[in-house]
Amino acid sequence: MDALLSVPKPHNEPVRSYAPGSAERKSLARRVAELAADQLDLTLTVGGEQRPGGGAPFDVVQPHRRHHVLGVARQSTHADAQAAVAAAKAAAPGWRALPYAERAAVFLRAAELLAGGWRDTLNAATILGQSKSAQQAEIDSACELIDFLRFNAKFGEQILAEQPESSTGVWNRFDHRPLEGFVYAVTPFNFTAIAGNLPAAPALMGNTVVWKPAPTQQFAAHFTMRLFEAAGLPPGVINMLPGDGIAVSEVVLADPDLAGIHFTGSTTVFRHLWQQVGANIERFRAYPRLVGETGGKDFVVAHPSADADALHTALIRGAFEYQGQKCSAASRAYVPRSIWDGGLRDRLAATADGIGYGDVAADLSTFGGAVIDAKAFAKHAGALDRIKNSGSCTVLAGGTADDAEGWFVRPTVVECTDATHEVFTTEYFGPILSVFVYDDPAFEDTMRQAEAVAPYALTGSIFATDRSAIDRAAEVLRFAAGNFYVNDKPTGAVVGQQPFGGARGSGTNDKAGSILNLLRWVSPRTIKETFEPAVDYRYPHMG
Ligand SMILES: NC(=O)c1ccc[n+]([C@@H]2O[C@H](COP(=O)([O-])OP(=O)(O)OC[C@H]3O[C@@H](n4cnc5c(N)ncnc54)[C@H](O)[C@@H]3O)[C@@H](O)[C@H]2O)c1
Ligand SMILES: N[C@@H](CCC=O)C(=O)O
Repeated sequence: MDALLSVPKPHNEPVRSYAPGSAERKSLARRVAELAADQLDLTLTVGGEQRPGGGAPFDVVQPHRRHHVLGVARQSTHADAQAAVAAAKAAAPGWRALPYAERAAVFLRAAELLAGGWRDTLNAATILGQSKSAQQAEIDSACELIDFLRFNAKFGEQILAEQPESSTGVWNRFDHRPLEGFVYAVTPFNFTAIAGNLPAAPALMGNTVVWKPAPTQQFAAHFTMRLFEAAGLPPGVINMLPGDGIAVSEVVLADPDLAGIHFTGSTTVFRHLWQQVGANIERFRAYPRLVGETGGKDFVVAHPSADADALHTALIRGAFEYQGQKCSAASRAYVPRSIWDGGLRDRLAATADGIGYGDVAADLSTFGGAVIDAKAFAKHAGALDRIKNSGSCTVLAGGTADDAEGWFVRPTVVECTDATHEVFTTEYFGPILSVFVYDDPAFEDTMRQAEAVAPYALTGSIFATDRSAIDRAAEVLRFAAGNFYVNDKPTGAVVGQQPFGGARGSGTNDKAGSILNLLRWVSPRTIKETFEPAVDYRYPHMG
C-alpha cells in the first residue's frame, strides 16, 4: 500500500547556454559527432526486448543533410502490435501493484539521469534527427522533459492526497486506480519532451503503455526509451513501436482493453483516431479516455500602444525558432498601420532575411535548421507558390525553398490584405508568418475577426502598453487560445508555470505537465468503511 509520501519539491531545470568556448558546448559537440558517426538499428521495444519490427525498413536521416542516415527502423506490423499489447497487459498487474513512490522514483531517476550524463545524448539526438538548434534542443529534450518528469511526480502525489470527507464512524477513501487496460501513446515529431511525456505520464499513474513515436523522431525516441530503462522502468510498462502507426492502430483501436489514447499531433490524425474509437465503441470494456493536443494557427495581436521592439523580437522568435514547427508558433500577426509603417515592416523583413538556417549539427551557433521531411517541404513549397500567385499577398522576406542538401525553407514574412485568406486560417507548420495590417481605430473589429477566422484555439499574444487594451483583448480573445500571453511570444511554455494546451480544433485542453492531465489517467474507486455497522433495519421515524 502507499505510505504517506513527500515527493521532492520540483524545480525547473536551468537552461544551459552552450555559449562559444563553454565546456558544455564542447561536450555536446563531441556527442553530436559520436552519434552522427554511427548508423543505429532503431529497434522496437516490447516486454523489455529490443528487436527489429517485422515490416518494411525506413531510414531516419538528418533533415538538414538529408542523405545522411542516422539509423534504420522497420515499420511495426500487426504481429508486433499484438505482441506490444500482450506485453502491456502482462506487465499491468505488477506495475499497478507497485507503491506510487516506487513508480515515481523511476521517473524521478530518469529526470536526474537526463539532467546529468544523458543530457548530451538526448540533445545531440534531437539536433541530428529533428534539426533543432542547440538552444531549441536544450529547452526541449533536456529541460522540458526533465520538468515533465519532476513535476508530474509531485502532481501524482497531490492526486493521491485528494481524499473525500468522512463523517463520524465512517472512513471514506479514494483508491486512485489506474485505468483498466492499457494506454496508447501516439507522439509527434517536433518535441522530444512531448514524445517522452506522453507514455511516461500514464505510466506514472500505474498504467502500462503502447507507445508509437513519429517515424521522423525515432532517433531521439530510441534514446528516450533507453533512458527510461536505465532509470529502472520494468519490462513491458512502456512498449515502443516505430513506424507510421497504421497497422498498430488497426490492432490497438480494436482491442477491448484499450483504456485511453494520449495523443499529440495534427488535428486530422486525432480526429481519425477518435472516429475509429467511436466506430469500435461496442468492443471496449470501458469508455477509452481520449486526450489529444493538436494543431494551431497562433496569433499575435498588437495594439497601437505596443512596444515595437518587443513586438519585433516576439514575432521573429515566435515565428522562426525551430523553423516554425511548434504548435504554438506565431503564424499570423495583426499589426496597426502606425507601427507597421513606422518601421516594423522593413525591420521584420530585414531580420527574417538575415536569419541563418543551416546545418545545426555541424555548427552549434546556427539559429535554425531544415523542416522535418520531404512531405513538409513539399507542403511549404506549395503554400509559397499559392501565396506568390495570390493577388492579396505580398512576400516581404523569404518565400523560397531549396532541398538540394536538406529540406530548407527560408523564413518568410507575407503581408496579406484579405483577412480571410488561407494564410490566416491554415496551419502550415513551417517558417511562414502572415501579417494583416489594420487601421489603428479598427483594433476591436480586427480582434473580433482574428478571434473567429481560424478553427484553432491554441496560443495567442496581445502586445500593448495600454492596460484597457490588454483587458479588452483578454476578454475578446478569451476562447481563442488555451495559452494567452501578454507582451510575450506565444511559444515557450514552461512546465509547472504555463500548463499547455488549447481547445476548439487544437485539442481536448487537458494541459500537459499539470495535475489536470494526470487526472485523465486514473479511475478512482470510492471506498466507504463503516466502523460500527447498523444492526437494526428500522429507522427512528417508524416509532
Ligand atoms: N497542441 C500541442 O500541444 C501540440 C504539440 C506538438 C505538436 N502539435 C501538432 O502536431 C502536428 C505536427 O506533428 P506531426 O507532424 O508529428 O503530426 P501528425 O499528426 O502527422 O503525427 C502525429 C503522430 O501520429 C502518428 N499517426 C499518423 N496516423 C496514424 C495512425 N493511423 N495511427 C497511429 N498513429 C498515426 C504519426 O506517425 C505520429 O506519430 C502539428 O499539427 C502540431 O500543431 C501539437
Ligand atoms: N509547449 C511548446 C509547444 C509544443 C508544441 O509544439 C511551446 O509552448 O512552445
